[in-house]
Amino acid sequence: MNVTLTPSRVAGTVRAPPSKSYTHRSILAAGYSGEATVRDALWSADTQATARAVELFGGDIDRRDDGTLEIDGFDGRPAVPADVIDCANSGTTMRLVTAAAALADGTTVLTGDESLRSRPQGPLLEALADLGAEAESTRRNGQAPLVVTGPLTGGTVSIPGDVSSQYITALLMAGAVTDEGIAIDLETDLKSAPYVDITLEVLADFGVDARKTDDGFAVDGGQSYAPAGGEYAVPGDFSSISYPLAAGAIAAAEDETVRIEGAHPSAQGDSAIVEIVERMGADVDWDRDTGTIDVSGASLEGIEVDVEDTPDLLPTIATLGAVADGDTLVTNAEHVRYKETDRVSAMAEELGKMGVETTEERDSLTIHGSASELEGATVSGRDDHRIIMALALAGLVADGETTIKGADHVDVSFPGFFDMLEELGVALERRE
Ligand SMILES: O=C(O)C1=C[C@@H](OP(=O)(O)O)[C@@H](O)[C@H](O)C1
Ligand SMILES: C=C(OP(=O)(O)O)C(=O)O
Repeated sequence: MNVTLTPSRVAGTVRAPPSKSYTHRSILAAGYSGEATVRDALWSADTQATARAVELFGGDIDRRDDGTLEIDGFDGRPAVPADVIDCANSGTTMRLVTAAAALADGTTVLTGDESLRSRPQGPLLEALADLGAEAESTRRNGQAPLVVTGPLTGGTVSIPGDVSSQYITALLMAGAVTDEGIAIDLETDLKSAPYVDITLEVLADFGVDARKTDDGFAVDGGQSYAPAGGEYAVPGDFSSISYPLAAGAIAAAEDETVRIEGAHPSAQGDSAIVEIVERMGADVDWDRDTGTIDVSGASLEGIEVDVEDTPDLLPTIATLGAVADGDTLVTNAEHVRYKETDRVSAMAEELGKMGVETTEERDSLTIHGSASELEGATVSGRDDHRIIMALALAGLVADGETTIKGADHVDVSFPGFFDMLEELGVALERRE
């Protein structure tokens, strides 16, 4: 599907979709349990990949009409899957499920789409091998397809912290049901650290004790997963909230408001987007008790933003920077290159088609902004949900039409994204 947007003013009230990160973890945690109910789960292409994996490990997932998931788990012992696990486009699924597969008494094969088959898995495979499993890339290049043979007993392992925090999450979630537990020593500083905080929060909510240590993280073995009262509720997603928030900041009139509901505080580092748009000059009010954010339009100024903890915000910040006056410098961005696409280059190149000048370094992106220079263009969504959504924001204020090719990939994290834009008053057309 291609989507064409024309310049639009936005206003109105929208609801944040449920968090993708919390949904992945709670579906897998429910899989590790005897049984559990997950309410308000995100049902997107990525979270369905995790659900499929839980079923292949012997779990059963029943999705009710209201979106609630009733999950019969595999009770700490994944069965050997009867088929290859297709993780589709989802890095989180591949990392978390690879460690779960290492608990099974047999061999699991994991694969994914072309993008996922180019992302780094090597440090996790080495860690699992150090812990007693066999874990290999079929092409011996650290990328999927992966072949994992368990069971793993546990122990102490060291791993780099600057490639993906998902390796740590994967080891902590699996470690809780090993015999010996797992202690993780970080070889380098941890990037995307708040995502491990999310993991610790979900583990605690499922009655599993895991902790930070002087050298990294640790989880004792022999634990059981069970949420209090048998139920777990997923909070709203701040990476997804970044899009309506940025839309309001760049395309709401000064006397109009975009209201976002479902924005309750949690461990998500991406809630930093509220402070970022505020620092750029937008008029923002976040009522943490009611979980409501109000934003009105204003002229924005370029700022410096460190995305070490918040890699998924880079595309949104790049568009905000393109609209702001002056330079926006995004630092600590190297790990943003290891996502569905190299998002640093993708945003530089696609915004470039819209007349935006950028300066790209390995670890940073400077956007030389100016709203008056944004021109509508035909751009590629790069088969990457966040690139598509960030470019759609640019289309709200560009001069003339903006067409985004391959826009259906928003279903990875935000299936209702274009419906939400329409609810806010955006004029757009979908073409198959
Ligand atoms: O654990 C998670 O839910 C995620 C961790 C982050 O990845 P890295 O840890 O690989 O940076 C983030 O970019 C991804 O969208 C979701
Ligand atoms: C990078 C992302 O997810 P994943 O790593 O799960 O593919 C994302 O949602 O932006």
